[in-house]
Amino acid sequence: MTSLLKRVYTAFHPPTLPKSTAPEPLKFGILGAANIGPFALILPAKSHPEVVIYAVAARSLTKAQTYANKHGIEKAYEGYQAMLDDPEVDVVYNALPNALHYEWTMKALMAGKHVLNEKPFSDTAEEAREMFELAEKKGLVLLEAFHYRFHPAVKRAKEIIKSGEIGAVKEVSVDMLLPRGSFSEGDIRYDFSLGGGAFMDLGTYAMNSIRYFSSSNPTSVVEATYEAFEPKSPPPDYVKNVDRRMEVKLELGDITAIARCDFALPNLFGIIPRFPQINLKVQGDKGSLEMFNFILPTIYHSITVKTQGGSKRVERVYKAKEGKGEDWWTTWRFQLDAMVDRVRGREPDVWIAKGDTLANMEWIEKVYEKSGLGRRPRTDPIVDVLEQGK
Ligand SMILES: NC(=O)C1=CN([C@@H]2O[C@H](COP(=O)(O)OP(=O)(O)OC[C@H]3O[C@@H](n4cnc5c(N)ncnc54)[C@H](OP(=O)(O)O)[C@@H]3O)[C@@H](O)[C@H]2O)C=CC1
Ligand SMILES: O=C1OC[C@@H](O)[C@H](O)[C@H]1O
Repeated sequence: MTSLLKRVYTAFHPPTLPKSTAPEPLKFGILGAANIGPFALILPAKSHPEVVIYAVAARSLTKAQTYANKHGIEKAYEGYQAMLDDPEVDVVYNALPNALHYEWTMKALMAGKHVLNEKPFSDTAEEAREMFELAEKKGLVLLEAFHYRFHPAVKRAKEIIKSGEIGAVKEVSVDMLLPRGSFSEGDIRYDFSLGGGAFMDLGTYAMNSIRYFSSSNPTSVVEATYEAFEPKSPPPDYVKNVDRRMEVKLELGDITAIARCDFALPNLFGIIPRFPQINLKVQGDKGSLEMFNFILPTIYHSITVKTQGGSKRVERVYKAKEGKGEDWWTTWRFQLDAMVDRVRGREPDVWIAKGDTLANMEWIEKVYEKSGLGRRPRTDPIVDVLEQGK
């Protein structure tokens, strides 16, 4: 219990390490005074000697300035392009709503910045491909912020599966269920024009983890059923095109996968609030592996391995036996380490490759098609940007 408290406390109050002088730290700029910024980048940067959070841009200067003051950020910009025009910024963290990932990552790459781009990578697979094409042309690093993949516990779970201990993978199921009240009606996640939807937001993890732990890509979407989000007092012209809940059945060759995503689990018996349920189960022909809380394992997690013979063991991995990291490093801290290594030309231990991101977006699109909600609309190609990038 004491180690848990200490780990969680330090994760969210990390030590501030002195910054390196040679090489000079990389200067990061954040697009959007985003809620996720402190967790995904600002706190992790404190303990990274090679990172300074130098700038933030928001639609309003007051908002950018308030955020900058609160987090000790040197520069605050009004408008996103203004920050991209600052030659001091080396790396951009795109923490804008999903539908703005394409436009602003393209513009950041055009400005010569490396980009850490939030998940889901874009609204469509086509946009994702264009983003990587531009990054490659420009020789810049582009990473989808699938932070959970960088944690040693997730790596360990995959290692157990790959060792053959539970046999050949037959079934994978993922629950990404959040209690009612997790998000307000005005949240970006409920806004179609901003790329909202449970499968866009939570489903992106479900799709990624199913593909990762099964080491396979889907071959078909068998079922995709959803419940639409509806505001309490919808305007007369309200279109129900955002999924509040989505349940999906996939085939990955002879593997079956189920993904359940919900932004607002109803109270039990109408009165008892629910806990978040973030679980993964992999069933093999010789046993099973269950991972509780694979998304934020630093706080607490468990990997339960059961074999046909009746044996059962539980593993918890907060720190890798080899490699970098402390038990209090969050998934985002590990991710930041990999991003910096890549920008510096060092080979990170874990990386989310272009093909991984593209396959994820392709299958998210197919899920939406199957559900009847249809593919999410893409942003018009940024033709000027593409032409200049050639
Ligand atoms: N990796 C992770 O663990 C997590 C990732 N995410 C991802 O990060 C991204 C941001 O999520 P989150 O921080 O929760 O989002 P926020 O609700 O904080 O929104 C992010 C920013 O979007 C900007 N924005 C631009 N246009 C609009 C608009 N029309 N309406 C509303 N906001 C707008 C706002 O910028 P401005 O400051 O300019 O007003 C705001 O600061 C999403 O892609 C999400 O999926 C979210 C949570 C966890
Ligand atoms: O980690 C997360 O958990 C909650 C989600 O809504 C968020 O966008 C996601 O990244």
